[in-house]
Amino acid sequence: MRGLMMGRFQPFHLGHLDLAKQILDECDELIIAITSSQFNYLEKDPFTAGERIEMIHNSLKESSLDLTRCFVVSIENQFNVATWASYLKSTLPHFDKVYSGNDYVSMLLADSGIEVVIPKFLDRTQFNATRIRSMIISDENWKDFVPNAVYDLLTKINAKNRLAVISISDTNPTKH
Ligand SMILES: Nc1ncnc2c1ncn2[C@@H]1O[C@H](COP(=O)(O)OP(=O)(O)OP(=O)(O)O)[C@@H](O)[C@H]1O
Ligand SMILES: NC(=O)c1ccc[n+]([C@@H]2O[C@H](COP(=O)(O)O)[C@@H](O)[C@H]2O)c1
Repeated sequence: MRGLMMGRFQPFHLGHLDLAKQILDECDELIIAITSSQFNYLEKDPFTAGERIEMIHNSLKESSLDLTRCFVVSIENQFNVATWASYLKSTLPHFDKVYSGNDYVSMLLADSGIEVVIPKFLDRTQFNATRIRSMIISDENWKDFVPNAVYDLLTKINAKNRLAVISISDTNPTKH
């Protein structure tokens, strides 16, 4: 049995790690699919697909999760929403069920005959990537909301500067 979780993971946080553990408890194998892989250096999508793969791989490794049971892959956002589920089936390794608490995603997948499981969430008011991005910019203590491996990577690439520049840049396409 293989379970799939998807998200932009901008950045990957402890709520995401908790979900990965839930799936590994319930399934033999886990696929983590990084969505919107073609977007980066944007306010809601600051990190590249490659950086997000590293965040996730390093986080699973430092938690001593069995990497031989995990796939970490990236997929692009699709213009045609109605064919999104077929795209997932053709692009990802085979999956048996998808873990998602999003009604919109559940509807799209259920309409295509894909089983959806609603996961338990770690307090979403605290563990959400939007909040963590804003804490990084304003220099609040965000270290406790992400795996150490993510903290190390974001510090190494100077995420604070990237987020700050993106949020004020006149050339940022999301500002127009
Ligand atoms: N606190 C959490 N606990 C458990 N799972 C979570 C939590 N937050 C998000 N997830 C799961 O992770 C997946 C990816 O979420 P996503 O990357 O959109 O995270 P997010 O923190 O909500 O991001 P953003 O705030 O940037 O929209 C979602 O399918 C959701 O089910
Ligand atoms: N058209 C598309 O490519 C499309 C459609 C629906 C969801 N998604 C993405 O799939 C992911 C699903 O995660 P959630 O279960 O948290 O909503 C999100 O990152 C969302 O952006 C992409």
